[in-house]
Amino acid sequence: MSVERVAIIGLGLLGGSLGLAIAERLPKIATTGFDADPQVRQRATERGLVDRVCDTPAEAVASADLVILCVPVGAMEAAAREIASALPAAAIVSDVGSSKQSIARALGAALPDQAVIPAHPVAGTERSGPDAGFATLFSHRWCILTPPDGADATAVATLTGFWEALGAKVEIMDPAHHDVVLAVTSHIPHLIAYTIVGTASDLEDVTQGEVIKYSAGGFRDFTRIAASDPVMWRDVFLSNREAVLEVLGRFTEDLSALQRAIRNGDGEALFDLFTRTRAIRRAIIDEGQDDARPDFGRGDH
Ligand SMILES: NC(=O)C1=CN([C@@H]2O[C@H](COP(=O)(O)OP(=O)(O)OC[C@H]3O[C@@H](n4cnc5c(N)ncnc54)[C@H](O)[C@@H]3O)[C@@H](O)[C@H]2O)C=CC1
Ligand SMILES: O=C(O)C(=O)Cc1ccc(O)cc1
Repeated sequence: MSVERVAIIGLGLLGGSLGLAIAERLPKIATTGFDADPQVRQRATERGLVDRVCDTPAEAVASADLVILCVPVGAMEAAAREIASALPAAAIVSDVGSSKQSIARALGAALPDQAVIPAHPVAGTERSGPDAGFATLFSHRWCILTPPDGADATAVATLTGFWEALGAKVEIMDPAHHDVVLAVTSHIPHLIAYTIVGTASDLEDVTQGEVIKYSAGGFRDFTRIAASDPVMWRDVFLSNREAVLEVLGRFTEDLSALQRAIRNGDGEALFDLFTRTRAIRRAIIDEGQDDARPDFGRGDH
């Protein structure tokens, strides 16, 4: 099945980037969009994030053959209910949410008769909103599809082809497995960044402003991640609670072991861990998964 009309619900970083990427790489596709925030609709119109910004969600999806929900995880179900009665029967509904099990449940309940194929492009930045989007966000990035059991194979193939045409690499994954993997690689790292930046800020009384003044590269990298959108990340942690708590338990144990090594002066344990983690970084770079953008990670884009 070929995609001719895509509707994007939510025109922030992900929705805006999707609209721009389609315009650049799949210019024959007509795009419509809706955002619940009128100011976002205004900016989306000014930036040309989609071909037509609509005043209602129903209008945006009325003739779409693919609808992609790009709203915070906690708003997915409401967004799905808002389009339910206007969706063409043959339209595929997908999303870009950062956790997958809770979204699968929510979309399945809101759209029981629709082909729903949840997805997660593992591509983003700490920025949000309609001014943050850019056309190359998904280039050479993974997009993980988590089709439910018995999902329509044609719909999965169509969505796979769509994301590949935008430059992404597609992987099919079980939703529960996705949530554990992303808890390890994305959700807990964000939690750690939020924690260390919060702790450093709480310690400002003791350090008298020196945290900010002397913030070196490592701390700056954490502040970039900790600047990520509060609504989005609140929803990620609430929706992926089980996997996050499971991985956090393991992380806390490993942190305690490090604490013990430092207290005991066990340099060998510290050296062994740091050697192992350095090799992991090298492996990621060799696989070409680090970001090629020169300013990435410096918090100034
Ligand atoms: N920010 C990132 O780096 C990444 C985010 N994601 C996921 O993408 C989704 C969107 O995130 P961002 O684009 O970063 O957020 P964003 O905050 O930039 O954009 C979300 C937009 O959704 C709109 N919205 C909220 N409820 C709505 C509703 N019921 N109907 C219509 N519009 C509604 C908001 O007004 C906002 O403009 C989230 O589910 C997030 O987990 C996935 C990969 C990366
Ligand atoms: O900016 C960063 O470092 C990110 O980690 C971006 C990101 C955030 C959330 C996702 O679900 C996927 C990617």
